[in-house]
Amino acid sequence: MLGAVLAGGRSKRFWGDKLLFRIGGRPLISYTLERIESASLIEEVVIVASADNAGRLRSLGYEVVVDELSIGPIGGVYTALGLGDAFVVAGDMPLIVPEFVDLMIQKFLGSEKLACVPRWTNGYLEPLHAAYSKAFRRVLEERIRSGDYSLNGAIRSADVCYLNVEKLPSLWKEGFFNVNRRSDLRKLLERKSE
Ligand SMILES: Nc1nc2c(ncn2[C@@H]2O[C@H](COP(=O)(O)OP(=O)(O)OP(=O)(O)O)[C@@H](O)[C@H]2O)c(=O)[nH]1
Repeated sequence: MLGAVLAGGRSKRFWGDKLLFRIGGRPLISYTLERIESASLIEEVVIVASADNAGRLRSLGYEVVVDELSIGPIGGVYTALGLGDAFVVAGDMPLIVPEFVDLMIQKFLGSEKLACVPRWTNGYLEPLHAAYSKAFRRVLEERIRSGDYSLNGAIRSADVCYLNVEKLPSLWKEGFFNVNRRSDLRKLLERKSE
């Protein structure tokens, strides 16, 4: 399956481009790319970037697909699914666990659903850590056309399957960690050194 790494945000809370911010001598997004690439069921990895970010990201050596919509993560998923079924992850999730990616893809392939999305017991979804079919693109298209840019809303409206993440090993749950603020980098370094 295709691995699509979203890189289209504005990094407002980070005050500067977080995805290319160097940590441990490498851009933050390179950790996400490397980890998703090492999942056994991922055949190819692309970066789905906003037009603003695309040029800078090309130096990383991955195919960069431009998300022309720039309406938030829903536009990134929509663009990714133009290439086929995809496991989509946010570029700012450097602790993503390859074994978890494989588990989600297996669940998705066995389900015949439009998507498979991790869900916490309180109902919170992890839509930027999920497997989507290219058929789900039609659902997204309708929602986008109607002016509704909520990816969670689109997921909840469709025939999808969920994976309860509460019972996963704690190391796997760390995979949902994402960097929003500079203070999150400290948390990242602590977790990496544990
Ligand atoms: N392709 C694409 N990716 C996006 C878009 N908006 C956000 N993303 C990505 O989705 C993920 C989650 O984004 P957010 O944390 O909600 O937003 P952000 O812009 O990264 O950060 P803030 O500006 O601080 O909210 C990140 O990997 C972003 O790069 C978009 O319009 N297109």
